Amino acid sequence: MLWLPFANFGSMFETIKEAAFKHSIEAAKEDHNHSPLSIFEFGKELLNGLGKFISSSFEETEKLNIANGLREIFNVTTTRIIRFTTGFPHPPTFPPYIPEPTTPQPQAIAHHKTWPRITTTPTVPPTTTPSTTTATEAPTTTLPMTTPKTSTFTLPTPYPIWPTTSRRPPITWKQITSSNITSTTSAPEVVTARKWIPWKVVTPTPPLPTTTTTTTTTVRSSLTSEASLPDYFTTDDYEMATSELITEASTTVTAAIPHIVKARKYTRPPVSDRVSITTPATISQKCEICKPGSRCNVSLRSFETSDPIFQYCYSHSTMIDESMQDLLRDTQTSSFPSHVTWHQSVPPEVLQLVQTIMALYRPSRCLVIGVFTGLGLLGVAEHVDSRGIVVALEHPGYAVFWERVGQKHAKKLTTAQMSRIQIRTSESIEKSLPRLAANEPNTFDFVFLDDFKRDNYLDDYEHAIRLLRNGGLLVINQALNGGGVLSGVDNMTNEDRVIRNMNIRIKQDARVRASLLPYGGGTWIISKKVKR
Ligand SMILES: C[S@@+](CC[C@H](N)C(=O)[O-])C[C@H]1O[C@@H](n2cnc3c(N)ncnc32)[C@H](O)[C@@H]1O
Repeated sequence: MLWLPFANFGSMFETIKEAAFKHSIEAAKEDHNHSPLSIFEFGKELLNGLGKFISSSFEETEKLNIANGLREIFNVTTTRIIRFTTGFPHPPTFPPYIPEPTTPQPQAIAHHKTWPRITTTPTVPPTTTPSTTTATEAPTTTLPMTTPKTSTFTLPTPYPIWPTTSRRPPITWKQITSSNITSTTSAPEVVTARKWIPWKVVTPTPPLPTTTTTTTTTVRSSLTSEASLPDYFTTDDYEMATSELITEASTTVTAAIPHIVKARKYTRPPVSDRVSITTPATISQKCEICKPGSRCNVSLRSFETSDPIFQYCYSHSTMIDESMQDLLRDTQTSSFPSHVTWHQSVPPEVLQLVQTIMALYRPSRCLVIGVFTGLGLLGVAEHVDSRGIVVALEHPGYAVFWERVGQKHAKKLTTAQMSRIQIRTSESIEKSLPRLAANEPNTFDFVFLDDFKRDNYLDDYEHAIRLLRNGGLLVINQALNGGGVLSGVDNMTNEDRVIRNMNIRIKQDARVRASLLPYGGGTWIISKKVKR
């Protein structure tokens, strides 16, 4: 028997060889008259020769390239290590999010009046035994990130994801920004840099007189000019139109109807009133949560709200499944560079909403814009149709969070689910998104827009709409930007401004039906109209 050096091509060759020659060897043993140059011998020589040739003709690097090529063909998920040229200047000091011990789960209450025979025993709340977890630094051989050596902290079991506290969880703002914080070896002390403003009950004020002024007419005419802009226009065009609209509308404060006090027959308010209500100038005077002259700042997401209505709604919604909870926990307890926080992750209630919607119509072709540690991506991949795909776009410099945190959770998906994911991280979203929109318009059933809110976020919206097929669905996360979009123009951050402009654009966009839900950080549910 002739064994030539196939070993460097792994057990695959061995298996093929064995399968191919077993029969011939057995046959040759039995038949002594069998010619040594039988068809089996010939095949054996041929394959051995081929193996020898491959072994000797390729350099190690070429073999690696072939292996990489094969991996690309069979599994497009990138495993490329991103090397930072500058590195992150500060050691990540962000401590893990440690929610307070869980409050009892909602309990069913017996309905004695209507059904006297049914008695329900209240559910015993699960006991929470604190367990100690040790988070050790992830391997950082290829990254110049410095991470805390080892931090030990206590996680309640089960670890609560939904809000279970009556006050805001410890968000240690000072620790994020301060450069002299060193890593902790015990449960981090809560440093409250900002005074927590409790949620205020907004008492509706009586409606202001609805006088139609000359200025109102001006607003309407500026709106008409905005609406007559071409179907797709640049951010600059839109910003110009919007700023014109704001300047003019801000003078119509007295013409607004700020609140509807009593329920009455719904009639759509005239355009001028609707514009007045949404202008920052009006809202900054009416907002009762924010201090005049400062940026509006409200926290609605499950892990930060103290509002009982929001807590009630979130805690009565279906929880994301165990594997998604694991990934969220991992994200919360991972070390990030100082300019990144786990709060960038999609909140669980929004992911849960996305999954509920996806379960209704099983989209086939999905697009996730902005990956971070991959919570949204893997949540979508779990619910995409069995014949579908999920394309995900991420900036190359930020792919590291997926590689370090998300990728190991992706292994919990089935092979079929994994094979549906295509992550594109070779270029920035500013480049990859327009390219995709130009190449594959009207082809996606579902788009989840959740990337960094840059100056050109309005463009991202336009590209997302272009990519959607008629009747497709777009979900946009964090559309209130922590309440910033309600601030007066002077107190807005750049991010507030771009998101507010996008919100106005969506409201005016005749191609879509859209609902902005005060859920999570503000969630747009947008359906692209079917052309008739
Ligand atoms: C809100 S996070 C995305 C969260 C993600 N969808 C999830 O499911 O957890 C925003 C994303 O925008 C990405 N991003 C893209 N371009 C960026 C840029 N120029 N600066 C910062 N972040 C950027 C970040 O990497 C981050 O993943």
